[in-house]
Amino acid sequence: MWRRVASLSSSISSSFLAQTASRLNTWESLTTGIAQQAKGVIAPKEKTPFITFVLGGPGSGKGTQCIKIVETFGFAHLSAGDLLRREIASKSADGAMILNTIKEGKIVPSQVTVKLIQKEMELSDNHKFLIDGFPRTEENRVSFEQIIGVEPNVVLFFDCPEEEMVKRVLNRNEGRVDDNLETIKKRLTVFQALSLPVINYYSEKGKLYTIKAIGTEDEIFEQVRPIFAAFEAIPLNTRWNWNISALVVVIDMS
Ligand SMILES: Nc1ncnc2c1ncn2[C@@H]1O[C@H](COP(=O)(O)OP(=O)(O)O)[C@@H](O)[C@H]1O
Ligand SMILES: O=c1ccn([C@@H]2O[C@H](COP(=O)(O)OP(=O)(O)O)[C@@H](O)[C@H]2O)c(=O)[nH]1
Ligand SMILES: [Mg+2]
Repeated sequence: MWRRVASLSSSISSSFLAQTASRLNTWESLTTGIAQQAKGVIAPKEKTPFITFVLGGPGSGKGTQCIKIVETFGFAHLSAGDLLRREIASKSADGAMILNTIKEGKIVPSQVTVKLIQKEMELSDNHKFLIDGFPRTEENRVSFEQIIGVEPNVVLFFDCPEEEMVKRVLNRNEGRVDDNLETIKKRLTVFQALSLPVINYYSEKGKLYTIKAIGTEDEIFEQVRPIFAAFEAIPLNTRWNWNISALVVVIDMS
């Protein structure tokens, strides 16, 4: 039997764009990443993950804008709704429960959604993730932080009037079980009650970027583009400058 204990203390110094640096939240995810790798929880990845949560009401244009962000900035797109619909289609053990929850416009238990997101993140070669339509509740948010062990670097909020969201959802034409007036009304109530607190939380943390989600798709993307362009503009080798001042690894073979 063997046991491995790792402890480290590190110092970090950032000399670049102070405001952007604070949003990067690199140290938090870096230290958590190292701790998790030491525990053997996740396979070592070469780069620190860069996580963007994409939030907004149903029909606010999250998925549409994610496609453009992927094309322009090379993120991996993880739509929580698509992952859940994939579970339904695969007739997995949770499929029936997920289908009922979606029909009712309610929120699937956090554990289920976070596990699906985690699996996709681990399978991906990318380190830049767009997590679309999640977290939808404070419980979702806390569960992600606990299970994945990182916080988002950026949170986008597509702010759209309800009338416009209803119009878009009813015209979406993707054969979704929740694209009907009855479910959309429930979804809007859930959004107000459970999702807005998450948006407010990230606003208070200074991580929220609010996009006015009215106009053409291209006009809206012109509000999104500068947010990511600012991060891309920071050369990789000056994004952070850290050194490990102490690293102790004890291997006990007893
Ligand atoms: N700026 C826009 N103006 C009009 N319709 C839009 C716009 N952006 C997206 N749509 C349409 O609205 C519907 C909902 O968009 P979607 O990206 O699926 O939103 P969400 O993922 O937030 O529910 C889709 O049919 C999409 O084509
Ligand atoms: O983290 C999530 C994401 C989605 N959903 C469920 O899946 C539905 C559809 O989500 P999606 O993001 O696909 O909808 P959109 O906002 O894009 O219309 C939601 O109403 C919820 O019932 C959920 O429970 N948890
Ligand atoms: Mg969507």
